[in-house]
Amino acid sequence: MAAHKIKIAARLRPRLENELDDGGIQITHTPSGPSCISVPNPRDISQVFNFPFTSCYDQSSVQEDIFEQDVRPLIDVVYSGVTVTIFAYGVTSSGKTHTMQGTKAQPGVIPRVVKAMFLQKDALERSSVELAVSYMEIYKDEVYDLLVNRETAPKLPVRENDAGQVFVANLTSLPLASVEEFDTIYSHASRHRSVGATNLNNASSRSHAVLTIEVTMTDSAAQKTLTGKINLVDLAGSENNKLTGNDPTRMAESAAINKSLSVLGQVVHALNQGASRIPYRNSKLTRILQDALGGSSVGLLICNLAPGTKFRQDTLNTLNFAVRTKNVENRPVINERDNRPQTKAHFAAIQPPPPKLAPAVLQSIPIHATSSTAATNAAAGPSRGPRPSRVPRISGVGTGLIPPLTAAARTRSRPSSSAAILEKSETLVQLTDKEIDERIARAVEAEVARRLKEREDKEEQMRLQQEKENLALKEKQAAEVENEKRQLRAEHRLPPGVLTPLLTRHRDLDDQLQARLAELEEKYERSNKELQLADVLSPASKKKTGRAYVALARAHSEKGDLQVALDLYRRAETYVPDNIKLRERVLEIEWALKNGKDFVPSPKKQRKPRGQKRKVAALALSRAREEGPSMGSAGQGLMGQGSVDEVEHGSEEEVTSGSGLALGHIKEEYEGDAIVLETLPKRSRCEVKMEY
Ligand SMILES: Nc1ncnc2c1ncn2[C@@H]1O[C@H](COP(=O)(O)OP(=O)(O)OP(=O)(O)O)[C@@H](O)[C@H]1O
Repeated sequence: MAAHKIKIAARLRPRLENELDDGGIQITHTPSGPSCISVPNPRDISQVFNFPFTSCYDQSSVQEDIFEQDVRPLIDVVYSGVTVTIFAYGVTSSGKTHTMQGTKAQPGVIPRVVKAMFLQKDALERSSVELAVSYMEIYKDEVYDLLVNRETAPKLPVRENDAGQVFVANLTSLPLASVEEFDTIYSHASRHRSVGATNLNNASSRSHAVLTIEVTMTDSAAQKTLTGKINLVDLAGSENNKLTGNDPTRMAESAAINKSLSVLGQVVHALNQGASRIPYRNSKLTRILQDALGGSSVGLLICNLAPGTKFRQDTLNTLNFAVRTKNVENRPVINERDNRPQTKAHFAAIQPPPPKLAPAVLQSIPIHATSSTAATNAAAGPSRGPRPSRVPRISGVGTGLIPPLTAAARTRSRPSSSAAILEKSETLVQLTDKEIDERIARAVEAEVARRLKEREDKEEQMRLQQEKENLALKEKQAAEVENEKRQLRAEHRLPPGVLTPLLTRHRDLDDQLQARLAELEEKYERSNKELQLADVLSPASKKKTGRAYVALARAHSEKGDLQVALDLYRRAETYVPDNIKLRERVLEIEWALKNGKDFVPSPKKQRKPRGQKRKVAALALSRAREEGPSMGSAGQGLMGQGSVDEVEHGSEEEVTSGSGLALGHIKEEYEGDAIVLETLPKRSRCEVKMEY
């Protein structure tokens, strides 16, 4: 929230007649920087205190200077709906009243402000602009209305509304139609102000006077009302009773003045310290000026200085107060009121509009627009926070000596739209209670519906926004992942051509593997087939079958047909898998085939004489028969020994035991040749010694 420090302007009045001025107070101006007031220490004139301020007016300055430089810019602020407070501070007879009120020849801030306010009003094209004035004094810590008969004027209470705004109850507020009208009112009211003669000032103010010009701007189209105010405060001067020579009455006044000014100093000090409690309530003056000191108004403090040597210490006190005050920050707000039909308070959904910050016009006025810190603002306490836009209208109740403006005069001052508002209110008066209730209910319903719709729209917007953000996030993440992948690929990419030999080799290996696999499959199928066949044969038949294959294989190998021989040897292996010699033969032929070498089979062993063999076999067989079923394996072994002849390739012959018994037939065709082997009718062990 934008904060504005109170602006300080220091004005040194000219030397008065019979006044001793040593010329010790000096004001220097620098073109680019701030002006500076130099004041010698009354106790040690060799010591000089310097006070830099942005606005310093020396003895030659005139009323117009201070108005044009420091006050006129604030008129725009008032018309933007902000409260402005200008107060003149200084020791008695330092020129506060002269500065604020002035004379007919040299009008001060107050008449110039009123004139400027009317000029501004005429320049505006708003539907309704109304000016009003109120004027009060704080005399011995009591508030009196200066627009009513002073003799019978009651003490007015200072109150605070729910929004924390301090106001003087029952204070008269008179509408102003023209500058002339104001002059009349003001001159009458000023006569009522408590003024008394002291040794230092023939017309010394014995009270603090607060004149307020309020401007109310109603925009009938927008149904809004802006209220700007300017408080023009002429403080009573601090007094040194030794110098003022006050009588008991003046002493009492002086005590009250000094006390209230002391509280003012305490408030400023507390604000500077960031105290949790600001002693606004310790005097009526500070309560009424609460809004100007750390509140929501824009402030200008005019420090009036007297050049006389007898005021030197008071001058220093005034300047020290100014230094402390210039650090006080206010938070101006726009006092705006919504004139649309208001909803009932119990509708929780309906919130009062937040206070608006002062407009850009505040930025343009030459006040200390410093960058206030949140910490400072927080420390300032809740009572100095922004105020709601509702501004209580100070009550106009009171019987003023000044007669109120005539109805005709008021009508003249109001534009036609104002009349339209009146007509509207009159129309409402003619409605029955039921009709009014219905209208209010409809308005409330419409308002609630509108706000609900607003909320829904807002939620929908937020949802869409969220979705959009989520989508964007996902896309971003996906893009990042893709990017990472791309980078990884780029990092691991091989130069072109590196893989070609590997792939070629791989293809060759693949071909070899395929061929080997086909071979193995074929072998497996064949072996499987052979094994199935072998399973049904008796061991003796297996041996015989094996021998038959061996014989065929041998025949082929002798012919040089190694592949066929190898195939036949393998088949023979199926029937006699444990035969090592057969295994060796297979390996030898495989090696020969693979390496393109010739295979020279080992010479066939000479067979024993046939008769002897048969004789042995017949002997063994007869012995087995004699032993019958009790014959052991040895007998069975004898029975089959030497009983299987090598089968000639392409022949079909009956395989018999040594005793001439038929052993059964197995017939298999091989490349057009057929071998027939017969199974034994009875299972018996038969050992066959095979030669290859
Ligand atoms: N700038 C000025 N030029 C000429 N005369 C001035 C100026 N300022 C003040 N004076 C005169 O000085 C005298 C005291 O001024 P004024 O009454 O304004 O003082 P004050 O601060 O209001 O005093 P008090 O606090 O007692 O009311 C008056 O006679 C006034 O005309």
